[in-house]
Amino acid sequence: MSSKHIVVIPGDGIGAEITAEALRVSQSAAKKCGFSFTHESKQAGGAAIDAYGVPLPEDTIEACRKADGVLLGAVGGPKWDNVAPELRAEKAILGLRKSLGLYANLRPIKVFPALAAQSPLKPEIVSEVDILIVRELNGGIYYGARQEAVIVNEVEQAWDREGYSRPEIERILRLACRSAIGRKGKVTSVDKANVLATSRLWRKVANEVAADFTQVEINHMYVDNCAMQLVLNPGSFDVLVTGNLFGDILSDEAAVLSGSIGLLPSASLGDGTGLYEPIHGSAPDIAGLGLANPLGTILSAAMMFRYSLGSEQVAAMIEAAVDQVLADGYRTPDIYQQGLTKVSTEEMGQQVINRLK
Ligand SMILES: NC(=O)c1ccc[n+]([C@@H]2O[C@H](COP(=O)([O-])OP(=O)(O)OC[C@H]3O[C@@H](n4cnc5c(N)ncnc54)[C@H](O)[C@@H]3O)[C@@H](O)[C@H]2O)c1
Ligand SMILES: CC(C)[C@H](C(=O)O)[C@@H](O)C(=O)O
Ligand SMILES: [Mg+2]
Repeated sequence: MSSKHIVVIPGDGIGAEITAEALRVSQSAAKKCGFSFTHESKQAGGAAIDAYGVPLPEDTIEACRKADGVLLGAVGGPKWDNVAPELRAEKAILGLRKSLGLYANLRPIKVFPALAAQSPLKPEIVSEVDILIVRELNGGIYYGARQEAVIVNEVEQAWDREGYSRPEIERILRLACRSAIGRKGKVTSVDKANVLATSRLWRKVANEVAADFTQVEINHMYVDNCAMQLVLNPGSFDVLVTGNLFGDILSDEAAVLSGSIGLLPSASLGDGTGLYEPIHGSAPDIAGLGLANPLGTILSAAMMFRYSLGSEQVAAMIEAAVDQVLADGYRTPDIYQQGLTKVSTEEMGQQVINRLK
C-alpha cells in the first residue's frame, strides 16, 4: 500500500470550511481505493500574521517542500488589508508559489452537464466548453520590482515592472503544447503584443516552441479580444496559455461559464511539490456561514491525487462523485435554483462522500 504525506493550509475566510470538506472527501475516497496518506495542517496568510506576525512562516514552507502535495483554501481578507505591503496575507500565496518553483497553474474550465441549463451561454455551445487555462505563475508583473507610492517632483507616483525571460516563456509554452496533445491539439497563446515588449518576446518564443510540436496548432490572440471570445465563442478554445496577470483575470472570467467560481479547481506545478487550490479567494462576505461551495476545493484535491500522489483511481472517483451530486440536484447557494436541494458547505461534502464508488 502506498503512503504519501500532504500539507493542508486552510488559510483565511472560507478556507477552513472548504478544506475540511476536501480533506474528508479525500480520506474517504483514498480508503475506498486502498490508498493511504497522512496529513498535517500549517498556517499561511492572515491566520499566520495573527499567530506569528508573518504571512508565510518558514516552518510552513519547509513542511510544504517535504510533502508530496499541498492543499490550500485561500488567503487574505479585509482584516489584513491595511498592513505593510510586504506583510499582506496574499504574500503567502505568492511566496509559496515562488519557494516551491510552481511556474505552471492549470485551471480547467468546463460546464458540468447538470448545470448546463444555468450557464449564461447559448445551449448549442455549452457542451463545447472544455478549456485548459495554463497560467504562467512564477514571473511577470507579480514578481517584478515595484515602487509603492512616492512623491517625485511634487507628484505622487508608483510603479510595477513587468518582465519575462526566454526560459520562463519557453517552459510554460512547452507545458501548454504537451498538454494540448491528447486534447484537441490547439494552443491559443494570449498576449498584448501590439503594446507590450514582454508580449512581443512571448509571441516570438511561443512560435519557436510550437515549431517543435508538429501535432499542435498554435494561434495568437490579444488579451482584450480573448476576454470577449471567451464569452462569445468559448468552444473555439482548447489550451489557453498566458502570462501571470492575464491568466489571473481571464480565469475568473471563464469561471462564469461554469456557473460559479466556487466550482473551479487548480493545480500549480513545477519541479517540486505541487500545490492545489480553488481559483477563488477567501470570500470574506460568506465566511463562517456554511454557504461556501466546497466543490472547487474538492476537485483540486482530485487533481492532487492525479498529478502529485499518483492515484488516477482516487482522482476519478472524486470527480465522478462530484458529477453525480450535481446530477442529483444538490446545490450550495451560489448555484441554487428553485426546485433543487439547497445544502450547506458541510452537507455538500457529505453528499459527495455518499457517492464515492
Ligand atoms: N488563492 C487565494 O488565496 C486567493 C484568490 C483570490 C483572492 N484571494 C483573496 O481573497 C480575498 C477576497 O477576494 P475577492 O472578494 O476579490 O474574491 P473571492 O474569490 O474571495 O470572492 C468573489 C466573490 O465570489 C464568491 N465566492 C468565492 N468563492 C466562493 C465559493 N467557494 N462559494 C461561493 N461563493 C464564492 C464570494 O462570496 C464573492 O462574492 C482578498 O483578500 C483576495 O486577495 C485569495
Ligand atoms: C490572491 C492573489 C495573489 C491570487 C493571484 O492573483 O494569483 C489569486 O487571485 C489567484 O487567482 O490565485
Ligand atoms: Mg485570482
